[in-house]
Amino acid sequence: MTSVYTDPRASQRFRFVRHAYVDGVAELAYAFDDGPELVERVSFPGAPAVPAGREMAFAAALRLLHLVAGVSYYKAGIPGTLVVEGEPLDEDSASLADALYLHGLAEFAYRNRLDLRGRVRFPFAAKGGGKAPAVGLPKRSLLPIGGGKDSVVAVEAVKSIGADATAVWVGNSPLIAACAARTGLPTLNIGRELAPGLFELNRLGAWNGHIPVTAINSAILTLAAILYGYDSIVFANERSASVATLEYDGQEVNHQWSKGFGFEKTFHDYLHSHVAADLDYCSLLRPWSELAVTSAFARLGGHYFDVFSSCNRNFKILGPKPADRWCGQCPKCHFVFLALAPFMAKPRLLSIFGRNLLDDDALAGAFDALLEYKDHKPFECVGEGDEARAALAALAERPEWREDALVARFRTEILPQLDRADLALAPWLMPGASHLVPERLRGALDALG
Ligand SMILES: CC(=O)N[C@H]1[C@@H](OP(=O)(O)OP(=O)(O)OC[C@H]2O[C@@H](n3ccc(=O)[nH]c3=O)[C@H](O)[C@@H]2O)O[C@H](CO)[C@@H](O)[C@@H]1O[C@H](C)C(=O)N[C@@H](C)C(=O)N[C@@H](CCC(=O)O)C(=O)O
Ligand SMILES: Nc1ncnc2c1ncn2[C@@H]1O[C@H](COP(=O)(O)OP(=O)(O)OP(=O)(O)O)[C@@H](O)[C@H]1O
Repeated sequence: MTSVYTDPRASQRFRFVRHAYVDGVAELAYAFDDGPELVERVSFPGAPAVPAGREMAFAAALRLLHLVAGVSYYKAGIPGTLVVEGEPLDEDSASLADALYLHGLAEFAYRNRLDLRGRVRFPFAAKGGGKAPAVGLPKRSLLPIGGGKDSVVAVEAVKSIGADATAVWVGNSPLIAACAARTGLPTLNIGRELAPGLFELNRLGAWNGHIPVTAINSAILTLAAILYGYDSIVFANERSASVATLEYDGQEVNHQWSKGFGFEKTFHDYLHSHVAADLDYCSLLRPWSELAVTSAFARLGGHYFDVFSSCNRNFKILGPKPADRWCGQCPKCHFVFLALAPFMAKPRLLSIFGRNLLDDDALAGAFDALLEYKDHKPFECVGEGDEARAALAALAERPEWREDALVARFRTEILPQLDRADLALAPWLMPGASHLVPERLRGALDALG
């Protein structure tokens, strides 16, 4: 093994070297060729020991996390050969990883003009199938908190049925911590430290770009569920997250791929077959569009208005964060402003954002992209173009909004080109059919209707 990092783009192999859990810390080690190890650490507060009877489930979950979290490092070099050291993978594990690395890195590949098809192939030595045993997990839920509107809506729905739940988050964001505290639920904060070597590789010119972070958080929370004892991990990923950002060369590119229903179903089934039959993984908001979620947030989220933010610039590990909770310049700020506007009193919305983003001519191009007008949807966590159009069409009818610069522009320039029958708001507020919410939590789904 050498001790000096070199440009990973010249490497031949990406190795999953080892994983371990010691004193409450999961250590995940990777390497390119025979280069220095890249070690990511995930810390579980209270350093819990693995409970008796859950050892196999824990080992399977740790192995899963090692596979999933490797995506941050693999992307730095994308060599043609993947090597999983130690016990070989079975077909199901290889297939989950193939899908994650191909689709979860689709935006990364598209923006770097790379093609990962045929390149990502995890080796396996055994057939898949089977069913993991139940391990007696207590009937309580982990509710991940992201600092924004979605998790707030899910939390309030679960609280409304009095289910036993803990607000959990990964990483050290003070903004998320403030939101979690505001839920009034017990809280759990899991530490995550990327391998410092990744930043060194970035300085050496590594490939860089977007990764499927929800998959990584999901695998971390799987370990937490086994360690602390929870029978369900309940995300707040809406229906709109399953819709691709764009299509390119016959391939869908979805910025939010690991928030989509395809990933949810694959991960849910994998937990039941390989980790624990009594561990559920779902998204409570899956039946709902972004507009249905913003409408619910306007209704249920009042006591979070002064702490929440959906602006992802707050969540950077490196570099400066915005001076205010809402930078007002990114697609996420623009979309959330637009999606809340039909459901919230205008002065209230302006006080949250500090200004009126729909009255700023300079943002015309940014809002056009949200509408998928002259451009594709931005690479961000934003809703469908059609729902953005429905929201603006609703504002175009409201006296308090219709003269604002971008609403007026929509009325005169864009609206005449659209079919008004496609612009109704009401259909966006109806639930879709697909979800994996377990029986015990179904009442929370009803609370959102
Ligand atoms: C906060 C954010 O949006 N970051 C994205 C940004 O990264 P940037 O370089 O500006 O700053 P850092 O986040 O500090 O990242 C530093 C480097 O580390 C890499 N990295 C980070 C986390 C990780 O888990 N693995 C990593 O390899 C990162 O690539 C940087 O080199 O731009 C990056 C490139 O496009 C994005 O990858 C960063 O996104 C973060 C991983 C992140 O947490 N983003 C979420 C806010 C996010 O985008 N969520 C999506 C969900 C997508 C999904 O499928 O899960 C969403 O809400 O739609
Ligand atoms: N640091 C984190 N730790 C744990 N879960 C997270 C973290 N960041 C996001 N999540 C979860 O991932 C899912 C998607 O995140 P997303 O950013 O869409 O949600 P949000 O922050 O609640 O809402 P918004 O869309 O307004 O940003 C949510 O269930 C959220 O709770």
